[in-house]
Amino acid sequence: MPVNRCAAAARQDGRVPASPISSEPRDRGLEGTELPVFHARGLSKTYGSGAVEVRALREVDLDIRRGEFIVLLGPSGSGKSTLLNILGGLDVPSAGELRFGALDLAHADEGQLTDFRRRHVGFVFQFYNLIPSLTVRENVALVTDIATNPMPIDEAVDRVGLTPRRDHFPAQLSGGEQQRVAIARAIAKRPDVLLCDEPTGALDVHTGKLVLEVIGGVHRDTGTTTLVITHNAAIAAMADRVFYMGDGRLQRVEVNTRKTPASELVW
Ligand SMILES: Nc1ncnc2c1ncn2[C@@H]1O[C@H](COP(=O)(O)OP(=O)(O)OP(=O)(O)O)[C@@H](O)[C@H]1O
Repeated sequence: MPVNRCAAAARQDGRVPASPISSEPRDRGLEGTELPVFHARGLSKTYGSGAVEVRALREVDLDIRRGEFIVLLGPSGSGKSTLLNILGGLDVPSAGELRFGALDLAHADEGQLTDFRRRHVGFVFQFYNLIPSLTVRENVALVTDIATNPMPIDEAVDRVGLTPRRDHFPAQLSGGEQQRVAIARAIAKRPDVLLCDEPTGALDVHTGKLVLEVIGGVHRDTGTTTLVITHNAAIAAMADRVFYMGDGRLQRVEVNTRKTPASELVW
């Protein structure tokens, strides 16, 4: 279940205390580095305490390189959304190291996390979170208005194949089209990473495939580092690497020697 758990709420969960990093420049990120996009060691997240303690992530180690397409698979409750939310700066770990390029995300304060999300991360969730009273273009403009180096709105809308529908309202669009608007909105700020939490979860097979084709096409054309959570193991064939989560752990990583385009996936 994709849930936007905000950093403020996470503060109650015994997170790593603030460090001197907060006095460093606000955004060191990836610029001028060959560092992995994400580097995590011993990444752990515990919700609650005592009898209601839930260990959602247990000592996850990972490195994700620039331009990779990663699919995250695992049973319900295995920690996929928790991991994605922490990588995206929506939540903070309770323990362990996490860096985005040179930026220490495990010790970032709320201002740094907001800045990180705004500059570097595009999110796509199962439910599209569009503003019903705004058109397709206007929904995308919400992001481009505050981004530092956005794509032209019409380019973002075109990349998801919605140019003919750009002046329509969400209620005039199908679920798949609304998800494509959400993708346009996520990529319009030219994020370094695109994080997708069950982007096809609310869609039928045919529509879900079209949405995956859009995500795969954006990845191919822009090289944006992309992580996709799914319950559909068939989607794993699209990935460079597949992360298998279980019981809060990253249990297995598989490398695909040959990637299958979304249009050729067999569901
Ligand atoms: N805010 C929270 N407070 C307490 N427990 C939480 C919270 N968020 C997640 N959890 C718990 O952490 C564990 C991992 O949840 P998470 O949502 O990351 O799993 P998931 O693999 O994404 O599951 P799904 O596939 O069902 O979305 C679960 O046991 C869940 O109940």
